[in-house]
Amino acid sequence: MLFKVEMTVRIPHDMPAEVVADIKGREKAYAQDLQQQGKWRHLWRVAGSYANVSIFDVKDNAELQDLISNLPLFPYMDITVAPLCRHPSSIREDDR
Ligand SMILES: O=C(O)C[C@H]1C=CC(=O)O1
Repeated sequence: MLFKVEMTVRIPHDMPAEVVADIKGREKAYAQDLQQQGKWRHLWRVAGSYANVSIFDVKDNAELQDLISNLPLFPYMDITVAPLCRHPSSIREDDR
């Protein structure tokens, strides 16, 4: 199942820099592992903001919830999710 996930990062301004760096380091490793697995299919920065638009390819809603809630930045992000389905005009055979 494909989902569009939009994440806006809101790190508290008073969080110590070394704590922020640690969280961001773990977030990057986690995000790159999920991309390697094919579960985080697209990851795009939204220009001019500390936000991303992502496409996840997961088994079901429960897997998406599990993956997202384990993001190290999860406590510091506003997240919206929208389910996707194949567009009838799509030429991409792997979109389903
Ligand atoms: O920077 C972000 O958009 C937040 C988050 C998503 C992937 C990642 O490495 O950090």
